Amino acid sequence: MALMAGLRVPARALLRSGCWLRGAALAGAEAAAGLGAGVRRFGSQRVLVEPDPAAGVAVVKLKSPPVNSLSLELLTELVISLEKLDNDKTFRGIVLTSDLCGVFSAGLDLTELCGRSPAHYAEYWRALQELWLRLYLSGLVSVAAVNGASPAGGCLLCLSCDYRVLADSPSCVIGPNETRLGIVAPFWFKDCMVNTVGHRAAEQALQLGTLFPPAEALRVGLVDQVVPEDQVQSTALAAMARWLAIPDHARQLTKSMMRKPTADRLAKHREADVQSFVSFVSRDSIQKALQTYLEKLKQKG
Ligand SMILES: CCCCC/C=C/CCC/C=C/CC(=O)SCCNC(=O)CCNC(=O)[C@H](O)C(C)(C)COP(=O)(O)OP(=O)(O)OC[C@H]1O[C@@H](n2cnc3c(N)ncnc32)[C@H](O)[C@@H]1OP(=O)(O)O
Repeated sequence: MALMAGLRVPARALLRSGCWLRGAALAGAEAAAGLGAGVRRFGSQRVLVEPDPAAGVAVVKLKSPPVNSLSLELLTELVISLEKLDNDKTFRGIVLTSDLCGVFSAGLDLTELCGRSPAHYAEYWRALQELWLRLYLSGLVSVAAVNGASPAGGCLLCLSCDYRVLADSPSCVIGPNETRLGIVAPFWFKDCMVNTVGHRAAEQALQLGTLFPPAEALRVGLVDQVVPEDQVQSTALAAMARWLAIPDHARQLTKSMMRKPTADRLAKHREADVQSFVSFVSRDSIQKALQTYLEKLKQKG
């Protein structure tokens, strides 16, 4: 750990901030990359939005160190950014990626699931449902540029997009590892897995809590392309161009036809799903399992 201005800052987070410095250096090259003069980045503390109005595309970057775990704040900020982009006719597509080195998203923020009140668990779960429904059903083309590890809830974020490009690095594992923590993925995560990789592969991955390395993720169909780390974003943008070549109305109606039945299963039973989560996560055995897992993670660091 390093001490900075009285704050305990993990050394790994400082290392990762090297990415932000590189990002700042790259800012000067934004014009060359398509961000022309007068085009402003926007977003919030944890979600950076880099718009390219000429292309109709915005790159949405998660930047909640150390690991982009889905805290209530990050969920809320992401929903707000997506809502804004969905309602702005300038944009037809988003690329979802991470501003951190080596991690796309560590999934649900486990500190939100441990030692909190039932009211907090309920608020948290509603925010997660909201994000999933918004991203899964968005009229925008969504491409995930997965430039780091993406377990559990991180994998769910990727599966909610239309297309996934994964970095070819051993640390870039992706998959539903919930059972390894002693917890259970919600049915809508299961449905997303089934819709993407088929029933048999989803059943195995969900029961075994498999984290797939890139080549395996590609083989099973969890991601659509695996490319060298430094080509993830450019490949995502090239894929985006192919998707944007299709007229929006036809693509959107088709997307809705494919996805609405899955989304409706949750939309029609949201409150029951919240109560099911609250009672599950409040169990002593689940609290103990989550605490133990979190402690192991911290010791590893
Ligand atoms: C029957 C009814 C069912 C009803 C529904 C019930 C459902 C229950 C909920 C089910 C859904 C769960 C979905 C989830 O997403 S659970 C979360 C799963 N995530 C993980 O297992 C990832 C854990 N993290 C890692 O594997 C690694 O951190 C990493 C992402 C690969 C990055 O590795 P590295 O770069 O080496 O970083 P560190 O491991 O050293 O971590 C740095 C720092 O961050 C803390 N941390 C990591 N992950 C999380 C997290 N998910 N939440 C909170 N905090 C996290 C870690 O503890 C370190 O902290 P310190 O710096 O303080 O040591």
